[in-house]
Amino acid sequence: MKKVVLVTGANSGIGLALCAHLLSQDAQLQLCLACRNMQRAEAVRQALLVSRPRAQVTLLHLDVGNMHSVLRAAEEFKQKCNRLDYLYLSAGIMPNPRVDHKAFYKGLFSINVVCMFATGEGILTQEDKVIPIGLQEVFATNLFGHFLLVKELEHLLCQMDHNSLVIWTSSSNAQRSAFSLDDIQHQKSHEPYSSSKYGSDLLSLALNLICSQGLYSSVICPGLVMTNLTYGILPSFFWTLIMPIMWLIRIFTNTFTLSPYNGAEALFWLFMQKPESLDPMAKYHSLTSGLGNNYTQPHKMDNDENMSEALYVKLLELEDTVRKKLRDEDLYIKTKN
Ligand SMILES: NC(=O)C1=CN([C@@H]2O[C@H](COP(=O)(O)OP(=O)(O)OC[C@H]3O[C@@H](n4cnc5c(N)ncnc54)[C@H](OP(=O)(O)O)[C@@H]3O)[C@@H](O)[C@H]2O)C=CC1
Ligand SMILES: CC(C)CCC[C@@H](C)[C@H]1CC[C@H]2C3=C(CC[C@]12C)[C@@]1(C)CCC(=O)[C@@H](C)[C@@H]1CC3
Repeated sequence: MKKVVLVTGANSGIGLALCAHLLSQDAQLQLCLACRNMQRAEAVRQALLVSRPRAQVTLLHLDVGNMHSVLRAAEEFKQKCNRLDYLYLSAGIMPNPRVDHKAFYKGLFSINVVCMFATGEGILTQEDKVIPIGLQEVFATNLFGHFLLVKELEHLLCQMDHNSLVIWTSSSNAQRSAFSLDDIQHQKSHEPYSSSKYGSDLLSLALNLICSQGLYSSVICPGLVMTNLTYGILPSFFWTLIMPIMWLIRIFTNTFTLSPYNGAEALFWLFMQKPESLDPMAKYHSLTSGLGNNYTQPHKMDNDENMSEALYVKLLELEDTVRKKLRDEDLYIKTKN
């Protein structure tokens, strides 16, 4: 049976590297690239087909930060495919990132220096905004849109005859201290990225606990990778300039995977595993040794079942509110026409 794989954020960075890797491994694969920019998506599809001309690569228009688009994309996917084996949730944003230079230099001379380079903890903040539906943009894109997509595709994911796996691209920047159940959208502070990624860790655990038979969920961390996301933190020429320093740092922290191919290691590793053999409490890290060898290692996540179930309940409540808003908007448009 051909495996069906859906990848969000497939047109660049880690998502794209994963797609290329998957196709090189399994030519029989049915791969669906879910992207918000169809021109970029088509260019990527053509590029992937150059090395695998007979591969089955389709496109799906999905803006994961727009809930109308999520519902439409899920509907379109269900019409096209009657099976889904792997759902890779790789789309993500970190808008207006700011490096706290004072904290960075302080961290350089502290005993936590390796941890600082591995997680970026305490030195990175972002400026978030509210999108038209009334949600915080980072929360909507990195967490809620994906949650809604999983809910919409639940019937395809929960099948009796085979297991399927949802894979969240989280981060080692996901900190419990940045997340609050009373402020799941992170309206009140300046680490929405960390909060949304911690939320995805919790949600993955909740899916394993709550969802029906056949559906499994896992979380990965790609390490620090040079992509459009990191070029938003510091310009690409600066990263290129300090590349030798980063290769040096890699000797002390194997989390500097640096290339999208290396960063996608854990995503690809999960594709090779049986979903039922995975640990729901583990985050699977892509790691690269000082000599440049890639491997995947599980690390216990800093979360608990009660908190993850509480987040799941809050997300279900928010889902109701959002669906009602979407229906009202549809009704308004219909009556206006
Ligand atoms: N780079 C790193 O060091 C790390 C990255 N990550 C995570 O890895 C994932 C991939 O990021 P990375 O490859 O680094 O960065 P990129 O910016 O290269 O990739 C992000 C992808 O997400 C897509 N995307 C963003 N917003 C939306 C949206 N609203 N709807 C649909 N697609 C969207 C982008 O599409 P478009 O091209 O249209 O913008 C792009 O394809 C993210 O979740 C990120 O948080 C985690 C840890 C470290
Ligand atoms: C000489 C140095 C390499 C200068 C760079 C300092 C910082 C800008 C980086 C040090 C650790 C980095 C890091 C991230 C961003 C850039 C740094 C803070 C992330 C937070 C990027 C996104 C993620 O999801 C994390 C896994 C990264 C962790 C490390």
